[in-house]
Amino acid sequence: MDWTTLSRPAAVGGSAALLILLLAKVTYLAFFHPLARYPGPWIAKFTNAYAAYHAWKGDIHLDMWRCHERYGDHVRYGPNRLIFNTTEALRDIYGTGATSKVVKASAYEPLVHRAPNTLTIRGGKEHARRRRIMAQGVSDKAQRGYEHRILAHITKFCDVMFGSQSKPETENSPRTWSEPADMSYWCYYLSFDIMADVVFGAHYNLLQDERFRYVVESIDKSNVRMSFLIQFPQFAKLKIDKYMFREAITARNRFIKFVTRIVRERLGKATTAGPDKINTEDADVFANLTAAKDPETGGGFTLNEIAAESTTLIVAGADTSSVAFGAILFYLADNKEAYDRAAAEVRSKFQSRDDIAMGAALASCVYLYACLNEALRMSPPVGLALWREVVADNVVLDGQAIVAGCDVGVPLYSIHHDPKYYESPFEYRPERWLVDDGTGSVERARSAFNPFSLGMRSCLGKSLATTEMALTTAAVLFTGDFRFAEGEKGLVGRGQKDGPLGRHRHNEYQLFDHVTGQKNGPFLQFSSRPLDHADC
Ligand code: HEM
Repeated sequence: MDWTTLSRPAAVGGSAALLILLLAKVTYLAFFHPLARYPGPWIAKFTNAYAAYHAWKGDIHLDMWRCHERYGDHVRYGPNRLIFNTTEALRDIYGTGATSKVVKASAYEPLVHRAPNTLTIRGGKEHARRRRIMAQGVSDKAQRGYEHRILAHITKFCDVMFGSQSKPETENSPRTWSEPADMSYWCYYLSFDIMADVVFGAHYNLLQDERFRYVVESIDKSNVRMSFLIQFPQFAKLKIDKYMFREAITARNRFIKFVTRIVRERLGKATTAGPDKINTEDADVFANLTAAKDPETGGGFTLNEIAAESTTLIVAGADTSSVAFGAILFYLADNKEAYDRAAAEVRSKFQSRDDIAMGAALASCVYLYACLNEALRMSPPVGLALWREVVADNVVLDGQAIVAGCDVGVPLYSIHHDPKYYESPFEYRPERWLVDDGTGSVERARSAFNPFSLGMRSCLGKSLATTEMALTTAAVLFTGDFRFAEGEKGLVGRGQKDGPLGRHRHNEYQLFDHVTGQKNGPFLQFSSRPLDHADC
């Protein structure tokens, strides 16, 4: 339409009509919308831009926590969105029984590349079919076949971290420490190397070779845009994000090119494992998935499905695990008592580093596992609300009747820091997982703990990730000691006393939530133990 040809009265009339429509919408959202009775940030009643802004800034997990602190357990966090902060809501939204009435929100669409996969598919039979097959690729049995791959990368990690500069004290010379290393990168290189090997049998060796290190930065950069679009799906439909997030789009394209290459290379090797090869030492996840059959229908994945699902595993598994490693090391370095106890436990259970493997000795390191849990509670790699859409009318969630079309979720970071479930929630206390205070505190803590989410859409890699974390932490503590770097570098990753609310805690490992958490530091130095103890 050529607006210049409009008469003045028509233009005024048109503008007035638009204004009235806008006012009507604003009035509806503020006073008559089914979520109007819930408190929350004023601007969030009218637009998802509020959430998108915090996603872009990387503090959406903190903002959701601040909102629960200020407004209570039920907070309106968007025109159609409600966040909850109770274990009842966790059960009702994510628990297995809820899945027919509450499915993954359409907000996940920006994550879809070509076709939905197990992570992004909304729900229903197709999701259940994929999950049944995928589960065989990451089962406990399959993991035993991957263990030697995982251990090889952990050994390399220890070799690089402890290096030649770090030496134990001798009669003639004092103990020496390695140069400060930024663990936000090194943990990422380790977790990526593990995932590429476990899933595709590929060796990119980020730990020792710089060539492919751009890949992990590409994932992080791309996630900034993704997190914005997940919070503001309407924006995605306008397709103007390409002007706002040029760098993120370039990063995503680079990553896609890289994984296309991995898949092509993997397809070039023997692709079908054959029933006799499933879960053997040679098998990677890719091979196991080619042989896996859905126990209900007898069908398997097509090659295209295997390629797409394997790629998802790398993305879902590498950055989350790297954040977890970073957090575990940060909190151990920051808490001497816990450090000493975890180190003593590991050093008493194994004779040499080569003995560290999955099995009874590792499982008996209960304090070590408590340290892992506590790090995941304090700084969960996924900290925001994982949106689920209500698809039937008046579904009751935590006592609230919610109409169809609303998105709901429980922010992980908020519930992990709620004093209803955790006494002194901002203190790192591994003991809270082991010693009951006489009021059921351990059970309460477990009931709200969900770093891997819950139910049918919970993390498929939970067991694999836990194994990786336990093996890595045990190997590092066995090999030697680590500490924060001295000076300014030693402060990287911490909150700052004069920072905004939520960023002000000196003893908290700060994450920047963009789909998954991103991190800086900690900068650590490593020093080996005497050779007769550490088999390094
Ligand atoms: C510490 C490490 C990890 C954490 C904290 C973590 C956390 C999560 C969370 C919170 C979800 C739910 C996401 C949502 O609802 O949108 C999830 C899903 C998923 N994760 Fe993980 N994850 C980790 C490691 C891994 C690893 C190593 C793998 C692969 C081997 C993996 C594969 C998946 C898959 C496939 C899903 C989708 C499951 C479904 O929708 O049915 N994750 N993860």
